[in-house]
Amino acid sequence: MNQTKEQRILNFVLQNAVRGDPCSVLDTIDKYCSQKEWAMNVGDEKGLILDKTVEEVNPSVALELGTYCGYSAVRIARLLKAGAYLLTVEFNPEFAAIAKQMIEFAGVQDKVKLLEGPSEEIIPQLKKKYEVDTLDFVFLDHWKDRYTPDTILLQECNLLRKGSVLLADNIIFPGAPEFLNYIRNNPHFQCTNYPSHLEYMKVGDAMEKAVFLG
Ligand SMILES: O=C(NCCO)c1cc(-c2ccc(F)cc2)cc(O)c1O
Ligand SMILES: [Mg+2]
Repeated sequence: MNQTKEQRILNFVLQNAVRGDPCSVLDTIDKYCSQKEWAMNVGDEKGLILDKTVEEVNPSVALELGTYCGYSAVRIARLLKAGAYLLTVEFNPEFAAIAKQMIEFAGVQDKVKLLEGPSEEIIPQLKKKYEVDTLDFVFLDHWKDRYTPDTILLQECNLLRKGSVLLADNIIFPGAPEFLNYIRNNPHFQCTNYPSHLEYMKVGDAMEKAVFLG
């Protein structure tokens, strides 16, 4: 049976990265996806913006929407303090299966809970089923037309508190114009734009940070 691109990425990591070393996993994915097959990981350039934001927020509870192969889950989890954890949501079961193995190989499995299913179903379960009070940090990197409805849902479910930080990928490419309009015109959010490039390409992209003001 032919392998998928995501299986090829995982195999390259299993054969070339250092087990238990998150940085080596990230570097190995970036090497494969820049030299062999492009893939929609946040990547090394936008990854630095993600790193700086996570370090600034230093979240106890973080949520990621859109796990894909687990690159940004590993990227975020490696920076979390003792006792802090990341919940990451993936709709596609094949991607979730790859990400689970990637997260375990990187050795961050104790800090990451991978939730498989649609974000609109999982978000309303976070408080009761997953014992979340509020979220300190949310990374939006899933279907771009879900950024706005899921941001509204997070507010409706009282999952944001004064100072909660959202960081959204792909503001320019593929783009999330409706989200940008929603969040920048919403008085409950303070927004900052971070120009960058699409992962592994010279194409322009950007990330948008939005701090919830309560
Ligand atoms: O759809 C995306 N993510 C959700 C997946 O469940 C996504 C897509 C792209 C991309 C695709 C096709 C292209 F030509 C250029 C970019 C990039 C990204 O960073 C992304 O996060
Ligand atoms: Mg993305």
